Amino acid sequence: MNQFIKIRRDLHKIPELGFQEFKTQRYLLTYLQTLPGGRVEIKPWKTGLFVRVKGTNPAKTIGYRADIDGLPITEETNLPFSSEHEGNMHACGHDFHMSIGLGLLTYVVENPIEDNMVFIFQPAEEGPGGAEPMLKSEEMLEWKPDIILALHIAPEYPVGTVATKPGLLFANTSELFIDLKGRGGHAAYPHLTNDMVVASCSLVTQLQSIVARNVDPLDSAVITVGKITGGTVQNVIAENARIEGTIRTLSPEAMQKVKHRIEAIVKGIETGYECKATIDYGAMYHQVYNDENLAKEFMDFIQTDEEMSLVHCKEAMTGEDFGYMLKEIPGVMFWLGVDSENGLHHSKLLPNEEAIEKAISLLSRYVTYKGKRKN
Ligand SMILES: CC(=O)N[C@@H](CCC[C@H](N)C(=O)O)C(=O)O
Repeated sequence: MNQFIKIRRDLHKIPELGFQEFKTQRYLLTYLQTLPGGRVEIKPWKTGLFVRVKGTNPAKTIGYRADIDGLPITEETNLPFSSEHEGNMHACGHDFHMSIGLGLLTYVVENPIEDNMVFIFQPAEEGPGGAEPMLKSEEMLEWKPDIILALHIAPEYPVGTVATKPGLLFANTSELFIDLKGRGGHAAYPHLTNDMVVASCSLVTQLQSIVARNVDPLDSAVITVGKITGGTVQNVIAENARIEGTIRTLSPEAMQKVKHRIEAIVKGIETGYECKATIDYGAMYHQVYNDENLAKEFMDFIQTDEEMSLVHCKEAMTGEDFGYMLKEIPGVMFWLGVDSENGLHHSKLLPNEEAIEKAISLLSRYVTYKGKRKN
């Protein structure tokens, strides 16, 4: 079996949530220690890592970022290397992102390129966000790349394809948590209570009108409520309810508008249901905006490549805190086809592992080309 497929499987067994990636960090460090020293330097950062591989004649530094956290999803793939961490799963492909990163890193150690490379193994992409604090860290200031690359697996594209575009690729995001507090009581005496189960259901329904009626139809937005909790038992009227969700927009202006409307609707719920509501926007991610020139150059490179095909894709409502890095460092993010019937964040996600070798090989060719002096 290919060494990096084995690494992916090892990492797949140990998914850890944001800023708890202790075993993952240890695994990465153990692997890095097997590489010949001399040109490899490591700086741990919280549960992540910065790794620099010195070039032979560096004029710049090329960055590669891999996110390393898993999701709170119970795996249902029945794979022999399924998650050993009950309730957590690498259901967003970060095991692929890491193994491809280690493959590329190994390549540049064994086949030195002229420029330096910095590998960023970043915690907490799924939340609360590791990219922004990592970007502001001393380690990053010291080793800041001049350009940066990252990929995300794409279940909907076949193996051997890369999809990207210049400019806007992923949405602005904001988490959304709303707590409702009313007066609970006996199920048989609703007139003496303010039922937060009823209030939360009404709130979720009213939120749907924002995208339908307040966002410019030529712009785009998503409000998804992924979780509702409330009440204690079947015959008690609920005193508390909580909804948890996420907002996605293609423009910062639409994000402002959506939040403004959420606040107005929540005020209406407070009045209508005689309750108290608090809104918490949690983590917010800046949109992923590919550098126009670098993206065009990368796309041209793939078009002349014999092993990979290029798809010119549209923007997606996915979020990625890599957007913060791209705000400060010109770079490109792209989708890597992995051909899985079940999509990202699904408990039966089954990405095709052949994509790992293909991505390592593509990125190795690209950084060799990019890291060479042009005379
Ligand atoms: C690539 C991907 O799936 N990213 C996540 C990022 C989530 C950010 C945050 N926790 C939120 O839900 O807003 C995504 O769900 O798009």
